[in-house]
Amino acid sequence: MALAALFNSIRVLVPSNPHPAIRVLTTGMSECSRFVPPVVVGLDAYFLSSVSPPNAIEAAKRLAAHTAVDRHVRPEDKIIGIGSGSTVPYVVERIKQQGGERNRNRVFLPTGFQSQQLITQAGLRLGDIAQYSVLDVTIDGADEVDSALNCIKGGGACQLREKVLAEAARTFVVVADYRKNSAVLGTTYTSGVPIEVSPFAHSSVLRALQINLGSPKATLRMARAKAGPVVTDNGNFIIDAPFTADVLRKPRELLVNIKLLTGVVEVGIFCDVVAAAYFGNQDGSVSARFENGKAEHIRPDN
Ligand SMILES: O=C[C@H](O)[C@H](O)[C@H](O)COP(=O)(O)O
Repeated sequence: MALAALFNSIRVLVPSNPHPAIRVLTTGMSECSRFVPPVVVGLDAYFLSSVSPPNAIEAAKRLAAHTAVDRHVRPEDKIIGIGSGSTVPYVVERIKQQGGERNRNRVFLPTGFQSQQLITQAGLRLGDIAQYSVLDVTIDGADEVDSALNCIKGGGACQLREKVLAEAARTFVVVADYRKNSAVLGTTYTSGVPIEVSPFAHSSVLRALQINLGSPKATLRMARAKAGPVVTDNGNFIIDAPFTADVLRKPRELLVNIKLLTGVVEVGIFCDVVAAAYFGNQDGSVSARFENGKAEHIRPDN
């Protein structure tokens, strides 16, 4: 018990890109769970009040997350999807700030191990997607968003469950910092399209991506603090497949082509599912873009 408490305390202190000496403590956790939540681990009241964004990027993430929650997590919303990544802890933080009364009759569905921890450690009620086919709203991070609100997701290997919760939601909202706000996918997120594959098929999918689909640099994602490949929350592998800007200008076409490869479980390209995207800016403003093509520049009061 004492050891578990110590482990939890240390995890709170681990930044998203921890020193190797600290990172070793997270060895054995899935890739998704390496998004160490800066809030709500253990004594949530303490941590919620003591979160201080370490830099401008964290401040931008938090601004985007808080603005999105304020606008899209309404009192009448009861079934809420919580995504994955380093921006999502600020989503949970803001939802928690809506108060116990509003959250009492709500159920929160996670997209992976990390968000499951965020939900339970915030004292919110955890549900399972198997119990709910429709969600009121899902809020998630993104690796990059283009001008038509197509996204690359899966930098943390969570795209399968994320897509299920995105598509099941009446409203799907993404939150990110200014670096993710692009005209064309692949502009700032250059690691490639994350593709979840069955381990049995990884070699044939890799070859098909390299030879047939024009991604010669497609590679199996290797773990950083474990020998061997990253293993997703679903027990699968991840391939990162970079494509040229010309190919990424037609994300739906690319999504379909990749998805047709035998052994592909899910592709980290999200098309026609985002209702609104919020990007925190360095100057303390938020840029919002909506599915109807409208955009808004928001200056939060606080
Ligand atoms: O698999 C991970 C997810 O798609 C994340 O939502 C995405 O990688 C963005 O994460 P972050 O908010 O840390 O940039």
